[in-house]
Amino acid sequence: MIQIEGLRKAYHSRGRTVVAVDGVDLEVREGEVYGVLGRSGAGKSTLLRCVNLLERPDAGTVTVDGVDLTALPERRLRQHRQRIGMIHQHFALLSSRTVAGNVAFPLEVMGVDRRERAQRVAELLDLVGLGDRARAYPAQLSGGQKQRVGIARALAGRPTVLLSDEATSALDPETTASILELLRDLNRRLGLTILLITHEMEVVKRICDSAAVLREGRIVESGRVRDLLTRPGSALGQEIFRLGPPPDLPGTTIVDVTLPDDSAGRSFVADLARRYDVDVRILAGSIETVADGQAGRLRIALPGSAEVNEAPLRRLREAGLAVEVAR
Ligand SMILES: Nc1ncnc2c1ncn2[C@@H]1O[C@H](COP(=O)(O)OP(=O)(O)OP(=O)(O)O)[C@@H](O)[C@H]1O
Repeated sequence: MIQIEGLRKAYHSRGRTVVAVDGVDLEVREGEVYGVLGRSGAGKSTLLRCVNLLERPDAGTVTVDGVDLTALPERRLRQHRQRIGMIHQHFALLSSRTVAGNVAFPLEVMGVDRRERAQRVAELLDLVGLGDRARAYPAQLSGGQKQRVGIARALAGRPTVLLSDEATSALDPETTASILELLRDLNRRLGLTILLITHEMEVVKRICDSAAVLREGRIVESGRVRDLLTRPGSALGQEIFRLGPPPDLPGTTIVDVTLPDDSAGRSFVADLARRYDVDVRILAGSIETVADGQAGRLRIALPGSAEVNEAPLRRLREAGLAVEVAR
């Protein structure tokens, strides 16, 4: 649905050049929720703004729904942008317009007639659970409600793609959860493809099917969240399951075992203890709900060196568990 190839964008100011996006390739499949995770300054906003060409990249292509946007003249680009909705961290609502007026705004720009507009606005407000606040003004709404208006407005042109620029960063945890749930629901019900940028791991954990980690303008890892969690050395896996640095326990092998979303791996501690007659010590663990399923990581200590423990480690790997010797 979205293909980004070789994307590069640099800014020049006061004699300095900052390469904000430095050769990014990314593929977002139709109907998925894709999260780009990164710290402040990593280049997330620039990357997102290059997807609908609010920002012109210096190099690379952005293809959305089969159309290379970078090759389009301005007028056709404007048409295509209507197929891409966008929501913002600070909602970007017009304070002088009512909720209904804000949602109607893009429809007015598109030239939709008054009757159809009213009907569409009512539908959109129902969709985001604000059917009873049509006449309110933004100042009378909570942050979560404002973002719901932002979402309704973004969906006015029936986009196939929704871009989300830190949509929940200004919200408290409970409101964040309800907005993420709404986005997930819209993704499923409308088949909407969502590309979001965030610095919050919680967002990736809760709704993303796939994710990329962006650092200094470059993607350091990307893929389906479920696969990344079990990939050895994954930055995302380490962030989600925060086990910390392994302790110094001389004469033991410390192993981090990632449990995928099935119960097969769950009884491995008892299995190892029985089969190899070893004392398995559990040092730390974390089980999280990720991408709608449960996944976890357990840190265990086995007596003896890694060579001595070759057979138990092999057994774990053969059981389909991702195993990393931490120390
Ligand atoms: N218009 C601009 N002019 C000059 N430098 C810019 C501009 N926009 C962004 N930058 C620089 O590009 C780099 C990436 O910024 P960007 O806003 O894309 O990162 P980000 O990951 O979205 O960070 P944040 O979450 O803080 O917004 C930063 O070093 C930033 O200072």
